[in-house]
Amino acid sequence: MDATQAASPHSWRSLPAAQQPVWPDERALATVLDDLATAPPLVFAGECDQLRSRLAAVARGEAFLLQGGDCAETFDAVSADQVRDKLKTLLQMAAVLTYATSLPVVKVGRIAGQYSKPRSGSTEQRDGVELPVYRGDAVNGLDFTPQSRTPDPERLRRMYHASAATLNIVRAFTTGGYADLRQVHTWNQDFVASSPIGERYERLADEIDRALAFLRACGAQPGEFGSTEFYSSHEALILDYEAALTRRDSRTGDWYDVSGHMVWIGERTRQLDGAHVEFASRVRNPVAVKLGPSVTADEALALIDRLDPDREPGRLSFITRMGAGRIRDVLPGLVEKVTASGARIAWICDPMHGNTFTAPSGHKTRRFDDVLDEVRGFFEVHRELGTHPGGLHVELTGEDVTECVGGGAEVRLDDLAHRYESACDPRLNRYQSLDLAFQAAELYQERTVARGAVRTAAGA
Ligand SMILES: O=C[C@H](O)[C@H](O)COP(=O)(O)O
Ligand SMILES: C=C(OP(=O)(O)O)C(=O)O
Repeated sequence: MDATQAASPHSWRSLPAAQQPVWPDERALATVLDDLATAPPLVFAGECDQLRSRLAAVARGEAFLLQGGDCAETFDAVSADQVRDKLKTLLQMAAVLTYATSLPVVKVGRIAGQYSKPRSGSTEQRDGVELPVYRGDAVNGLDFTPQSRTPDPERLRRMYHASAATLNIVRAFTTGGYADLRQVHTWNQDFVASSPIGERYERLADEIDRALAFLRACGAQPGEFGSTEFYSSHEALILDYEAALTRRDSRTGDWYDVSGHMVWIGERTRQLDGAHVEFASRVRNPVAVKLGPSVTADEALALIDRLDPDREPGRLSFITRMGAGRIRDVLPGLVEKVTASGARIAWICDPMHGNTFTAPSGHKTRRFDDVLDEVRGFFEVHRELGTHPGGLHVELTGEDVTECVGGGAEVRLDDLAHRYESACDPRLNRYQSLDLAFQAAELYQERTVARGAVRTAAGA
């Protein structure tokens, strides 16, 4: 590695990079990457800084993160309706969480870039035929044919354009009036409205309306509720793409990955001596690392040294995805040691990825009860340790899909085939997402009551 490369976002190139596609045509790849390297940024460095400061509030216990969206975005699904429905779900969940926690909720989508997937195996077999596994629309197609499954670098160009179009829609919705808190009822005007969870939401929206009327009567300006901050995030998996979209900030000379506001490193690519950690260490975006049940406290501390050497709150978040059965065993030691080290990390719970199983019908699914139990375990651990349960990271959609079982409007194992549309892992549907938000809000309130009780006892 020469000196220029070492100081640049290309230093990862000399290290082993897990989960990278095998592109059949290197020259075609180089042409696409050259084009992307001169393409306009999708997000701006200043926006990434703003998100870092919001996440610093999460790390300090002064805000809550809600991060959610598809497991795998697809090019065909880029439409205003589909983006609006996902946003609507996140806005409703955020309203529930804000009202219950009395904390600002930082809203981050798994959106506008979540087009690549790490996989357990590199091939898939069907009826004796073996083909490369689907790695997300950024790499190959879902159809089980040799042509579709062959990695095609032109897809990286499509990823960039699909991300740009999605961000454009997101920006229009979040600043153009749709995310105005006074629309809190409008977000509920569709299939969820008549469900028990929709009715529960409606009652909360009435309370929010009354609170807003009160604030207006006190002189608050309507404009203060008119738009919302919303940020994009995705797994920084395909490093050729991420590096091509990395730019030096003219203000500071620092490197930013301008493909999304926040990027994360997955459970399968977080090797300390690997390319993904090296890449993330070179960019100034807020970054996160997924931590599964096999992680050790020493690994977590080493990740902090690599990715947050200055111990800057908001720079690094840990997204734990332990599984409902493991979280109460694994998380306490991790949080204790990290806290004792003095690092201010935002702790986020991903209750999806540790709770996947295959249904008799062959569908990958998750039980809502397991998802909820992992969230409950997350809150319990943080309550016992006196640390802040910083937020939730959820795979969800605004559609009425049947991919996870249980929750809000009961989906049974037999129902999975009705509307199973995920290109990869199962997502919570709208009812299940809202149900989760209400239950997480209750868990947060229990924690606040418990802390209040401790304070009262101490003061007595
Ligand atoms: O979304 C996450 C991963 O890509 C996924 O869980 C891996 O799934 P696989 O085990 O089907 O490859
Ligand atoms: C693959 C993912 O998660 P993990 O790395 O935790 O398995 C994901 O969030 O899409």
